[in-house]
Amino acid sequence: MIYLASQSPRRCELLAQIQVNFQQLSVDVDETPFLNEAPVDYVSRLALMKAQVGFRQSQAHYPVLGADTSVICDGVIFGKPQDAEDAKRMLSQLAGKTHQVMTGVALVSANSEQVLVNQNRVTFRPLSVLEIERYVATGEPLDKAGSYAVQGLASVFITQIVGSYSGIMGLPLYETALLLAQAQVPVWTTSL
Ligand SMILES: Cc1cn([C@H]2C[C@H](O)[C@@H](COP(=O)(O)OP(=O)(O)OP(=O)(O)O)O2)c(=O)[nH]c1=O
Repeated sequence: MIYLASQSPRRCELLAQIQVNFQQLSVDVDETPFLNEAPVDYVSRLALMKAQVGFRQSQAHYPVLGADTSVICDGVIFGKPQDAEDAKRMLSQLAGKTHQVMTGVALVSANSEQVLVNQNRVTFRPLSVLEIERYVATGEPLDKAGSYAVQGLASVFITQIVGSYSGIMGLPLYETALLLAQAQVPVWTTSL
């Protein structure tokens, strides 16, 4: 059994997909990037912080998993949009270009703290102003890093992915399984 320090329904769905026995834990951390913080450092710091705060909160009974996803476009970190206007601005930046998606995943237990970063490249076809407006009006972008969901309506905008679908969606399952194996937490492959 582990705790997942996350409010994200996508992370729950992905962790359940590999048959991990877990309970959700609610943690609150300041997600403001440091000045000039490199994206890889930012997502690993946030993932670790979520897991550490969760571990303290849970009174150290079980290992705690935390994750953080950011979209990086032209060197700028895009988190979740502030509002619909912010989502439109991000989507018009992503249109017709390739950007990066990074997810940090961390596991904290009594005797160890491990973090891995999963990195991907995603290419969007060009988008019209109307498409961006219609997409934002669906509400899908509002709680997603970079203002889109690979697993949702935005799938029709994506021409190419280089990397891991689960990592883009918010929890890279290859890296997660590695961390869980190190901590002797069972996933579906453990009994093979
Ligand atoms: C790029 C992308 C992100 N996302 C989501 C995953 C995350 O929920 C969210 C990124 O924001 P995060 O700040 O990483 O996570 P969160 O605030 O939703 O959840 P928590 O901190 O409680 O774990 O964006 C998708 O669902 N699909 C995508 O294609």
